[in-house]
Amino acid sequence: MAAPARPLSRFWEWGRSIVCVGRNYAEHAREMGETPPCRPLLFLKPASAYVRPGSPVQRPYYCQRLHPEPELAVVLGRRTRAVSRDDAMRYVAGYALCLDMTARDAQDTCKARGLPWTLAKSFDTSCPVSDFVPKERVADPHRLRLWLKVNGQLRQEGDTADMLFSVPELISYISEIITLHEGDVILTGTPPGVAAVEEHDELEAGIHGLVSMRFTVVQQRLGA
Ligand SMILES: O=C(O)/C=C/C(=O)CC(=O)C(=O)O
Ligand SMILES: [Mg+2]
Repeated sequence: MAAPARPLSRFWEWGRSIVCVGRNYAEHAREMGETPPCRPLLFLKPASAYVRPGSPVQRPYYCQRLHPEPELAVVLGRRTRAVSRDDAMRYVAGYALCLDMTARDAQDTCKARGLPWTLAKSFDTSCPVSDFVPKERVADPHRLRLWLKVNGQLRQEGDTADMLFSVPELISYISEIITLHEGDVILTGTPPGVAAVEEHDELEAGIHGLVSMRFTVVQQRLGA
């Protein structure tokens, strides 16, 4: 049988939704000066946010403080609408590591003014993405170690066991609000320890024992 024209292993090419969960690690919420949430905090990135190794991550022209947030990405394998927690994992096709690139200064301004986080979270290259990891290679998504190195130095590390809302809880909650489709992705939030990166910095991030990826930061210059 012929291989599908759009293999799910290249889900970032599908133009599908990226649903992001914020403050899903209590310590990260606290380092942001926020109270851990009692229900998942959601925001979106466009599919044009994806960037793959070999291409650079841009610091937007309006950003002075760019934070990479390593996060477990859950890739949906089929249409997912109002599923229960018990059924949720049947809809997962696999996982990836993504960086939720955040223009933190823009986010601070948006928070202070009560504005949406679009400028902070949804710019081009705001979602560096690793290779796809089929679910068969992951016994338990809540027993994974995420890490980020900047210029070879370990910057951030955390365990998915510390997520406030588990993967099935997130899928069930989100799918009551947003119908998810094959190739859609949920970013499950970052562990604590976020910090800024500069132009020419080398980012390396991964899920221990499963996947890793590298990117270089470049400064966006208007008109270039
Ligand atoms: O509460 C804040 O100031 C910032 C929160 C985030 O950026 C949320 C996330 O993206 C996350 O927790 O991963
Ligand atoms: Mg995040």
